[in-house]
Amino acid sequence: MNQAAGLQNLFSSVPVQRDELPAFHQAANLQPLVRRERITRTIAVAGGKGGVGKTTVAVNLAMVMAMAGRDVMLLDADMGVANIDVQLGLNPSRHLAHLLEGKCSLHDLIIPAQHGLKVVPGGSGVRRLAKMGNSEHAAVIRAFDDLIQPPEFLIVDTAAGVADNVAMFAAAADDVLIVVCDELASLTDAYALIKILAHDFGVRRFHIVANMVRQASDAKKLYEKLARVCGRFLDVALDYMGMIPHDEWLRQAIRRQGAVVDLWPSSRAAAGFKQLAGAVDTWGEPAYPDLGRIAFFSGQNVPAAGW
Ligand SMILES: Nc1ncnc2c1ncn2[C@@H]1O[C@H](COP(=O)(O)OP(=O)(O)OP(=O)(O)O)[C@@H](O)[C@H]1O
Repeated sequence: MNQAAGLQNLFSSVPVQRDELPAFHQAANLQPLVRRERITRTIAVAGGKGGVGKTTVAVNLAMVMAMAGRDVMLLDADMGVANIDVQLGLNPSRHLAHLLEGKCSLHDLIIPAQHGLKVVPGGSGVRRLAKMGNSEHAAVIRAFDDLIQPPEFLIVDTAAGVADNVAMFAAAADDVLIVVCDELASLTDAYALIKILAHDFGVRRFHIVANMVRQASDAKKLYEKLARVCGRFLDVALDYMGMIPHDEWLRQAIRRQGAVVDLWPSSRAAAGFKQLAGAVDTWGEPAYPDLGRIAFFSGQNVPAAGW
């Protein structure tokens, strides 16, 4: 099987278009009580600690999904030190600060990357972005309501730490993917972030991926440690998403300003990202933690007329 066909097979489900939804639901024998339908699935990639591989996971997950034909947008929400544009060799002329200053719309910020992936650059070395307050975070999140063509997936790369901006972006997503690596600080910081998201934002489900590990058994042990402590002290559900092995090709990919899944698709890291993307595709409906929260694409939460 060639590479392209292999990737296509990863995602067997055909994206459903907005105007096909009623027919799709009839065919799927859904009950008329289904009142809400969301078109875009939003996944926040977070981790607490810096350097665990959040950006690496966000970029490669988004890219491998785009390579499989999915309509994916990647938001760089690592405010003030955003670097996805550099990592992918892009050259944006505008970023989120221009949006906040009313100088452009979100649509104007979107730049095309490889394989049809769309990137919203975050901006780096910009004081305003580094000092954004909650109302500005909310304004960025709400700007997605106005997108005329919402993507099928929005992947959000969040900053390190547990500050309000990280929590707000993570809580505004449908799913939170937590990246951990084999360091005590990674586990303690991931726990701290999960606790804040659970207590203060009502997020109850977390997907966990182990990065930079040597083998699957190490990844599983990391997950189990985190699951044990969360199970003891928090009312949350954790979901093991697998591992991304430590792989020098990832650093090479950054030097070449590309994604490893694109440049070295047969590397061990690329295999991990393909598995991760396949696992994402099996997720059920989002949990919709709290209808009152600030959420990406909240404008899509409209009752489905006539159902
Ligand atoms: N699986 C891996 N194997 C080898 N190197 C990796 C792996 N994952 C990430 N790295 C490297 O680790 C470094 C940190 O990764 P990355 O920038 O993705 O982390 P981050 O959590 O987003 O950091 P920050 O919090 O500073 O934004 C990068 O040099 C990246 O290439």
